[in-house]
Amino acid sequence: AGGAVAVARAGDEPDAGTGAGAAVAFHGAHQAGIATPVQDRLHFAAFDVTTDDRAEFVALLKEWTEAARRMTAGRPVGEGAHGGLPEAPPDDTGEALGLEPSRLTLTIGFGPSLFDRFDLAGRRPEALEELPRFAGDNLDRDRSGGDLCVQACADDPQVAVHAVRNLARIGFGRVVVRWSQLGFGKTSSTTADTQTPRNLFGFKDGTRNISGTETDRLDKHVWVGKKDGPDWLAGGSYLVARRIRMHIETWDRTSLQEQEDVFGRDKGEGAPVGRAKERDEPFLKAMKPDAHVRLAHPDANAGATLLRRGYSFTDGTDGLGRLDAGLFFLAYQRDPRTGFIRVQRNLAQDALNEYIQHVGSALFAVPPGVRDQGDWWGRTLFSQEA
Ligand SMILES: C=CC1=C(C)c2cc3[nH]c(cc4nc(cc5[nH]c(cc1n2)c(C)c5CCC(=O)O)C(CCC(=O)O)=C4C)c(C)c3C=C
Ligand SMILES: [Fe+2]
Repeated sequence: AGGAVAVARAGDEPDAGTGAGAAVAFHGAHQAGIATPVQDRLHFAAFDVTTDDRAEFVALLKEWTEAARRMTAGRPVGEGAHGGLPEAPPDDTGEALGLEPSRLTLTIGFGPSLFDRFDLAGRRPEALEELPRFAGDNLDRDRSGGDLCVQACADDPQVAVHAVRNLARIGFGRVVVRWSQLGFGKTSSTTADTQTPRNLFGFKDGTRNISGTETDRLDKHVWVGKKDGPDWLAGGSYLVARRIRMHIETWDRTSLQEQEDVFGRDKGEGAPVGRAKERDEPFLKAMKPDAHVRLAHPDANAGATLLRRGYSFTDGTDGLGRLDAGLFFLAYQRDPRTGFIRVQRNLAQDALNEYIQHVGSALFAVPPGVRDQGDWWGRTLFSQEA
């Protein structure tokens, strides 16, 4: 509560904080939640649009922006959760009252199918096409696609869930949740100096990720440039989301040697084969030809480099006594054709494929940041002025 009060007093532009309870600035050239240091928890939701009225949808984007502005600063939506008209439901659902901002970030993206609506066909980026089918895909339609998405990341799961719930509530009659995903135990770090997190196979994950402070690499690999086109997406990015089931019971019966061969790194330190330390440069030829790191490395993919921001998930059991667990893989890039698609095609021979299966998939164009108090999510796409 202390954190929320401090931010409320400071006005509308909270400083980007580093402590777990701090607020992350909502306004900026790029949306928060991409290069921002990764928070502990995720609630991701894909929505379908249910209105044909463009003005109604634009009004929703403006209402969402204002709600996001408030929630990321640790404030309740609208007039709050209590004290209003007794005859009407409160503006805010209330479960985040007293909680700190928890570094909440809210990031919006637009799916290819949105551009079949609202006369947007001419504004769809060439790169924003449904992802192709990849070897081994076993996709569930009910966990794939979506007209738009919201990625909510926070250090407190209740703060992330509250944010998505309140946006869904505001969207009633205009959008409906198509699918959603909770995540924990971030599997990629975007800060070079912190301890690398481990995935559910027990390996350090995110060692060679792009760090949020590497502005040159972000410009080269993550942010859509002014010359890339279309204009409305400059300063934005593309987000690939893949729900990847991990067969952890099979993995847990696999020898340590095989596990290390699969990744091309050792399990304790996370060092590449033949090297001593986690951050030593990988020597790809020393790895098995089908090692995951050897096939995913930029040198094997014409330089393709992704900003990974995935989270682990466990969603109960599958009815056969096995945990329905895995990695909710999230990757930001400047162009999915030379980013995720390039790398994923090369992973067709990956030794890891014996232990995983991709079961959900979506691609979104992520617009640039909300510049100031008068700006709103999607303005560059929906309004004629740049
Ligand atoms: C298409 C992109 C990728 C998918 C899908 C993917 C799935 C996946 N990865 C792991 C575990 C690890 N991945 C690691 C490195 C790594 N993975 C990708 C891409 C995809 N991974 C890249 C680009 C890299 C970096 C390659 C490099 O530059 O060396 C590692 C090693 C540590 C690290 O650098 O992060 C691990 C471990 C799992 C479990 C998984 C699917 C469930
Ligand atoms: Fe990987």
